[in-house]
Amino acid sequence: MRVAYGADDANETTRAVQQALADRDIEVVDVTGGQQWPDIGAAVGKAVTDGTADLGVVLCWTGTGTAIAANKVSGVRAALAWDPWIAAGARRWNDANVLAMSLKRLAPDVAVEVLTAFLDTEGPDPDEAANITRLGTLDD
Ligand SMILES: O=P(O)(O)OC[C@H]1O[C@@H](O)[C@H](O)[C@@H]1O
Repeated sequence: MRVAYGADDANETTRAVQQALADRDIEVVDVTGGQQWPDIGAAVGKAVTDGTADLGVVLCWTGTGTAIAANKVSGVRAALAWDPWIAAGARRWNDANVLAMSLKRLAPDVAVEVLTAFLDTEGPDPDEAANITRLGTLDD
């Protein structure tokens, strides 16, 4: 699996997330490159929609800036999650393809639990197919 990763700051939480990705033998495409949160979110979103990565992970202070930016890319379904149930639900019911987290509010172990739930949950539930299709039409 390949995961596009971007964060607009670095701390114990971002390092824990990067280590967790490395521990899973995931190929990480790091788009950060000194960019600010709007371009980081957009770059992760584009990496997912152009097939460079299967899923994306973004972190910023709140998680919201990178989530909003990623969601500007057509085909991105970025979800801000702060616990594993939210992350799993975003995959299962919303077919989220980008996980956004706050690097300021999530402790390192919690961020890794959220990431793990996101990566380990297959998406989406077949019962949600109509809703996911409907979501795609809202871009038009
Ligand atoms: O003041 P800057 O660094 O532009 O933004 C701070 C935070 O504002 C939010 O959208 C992001 O979470 C970002 O990390």
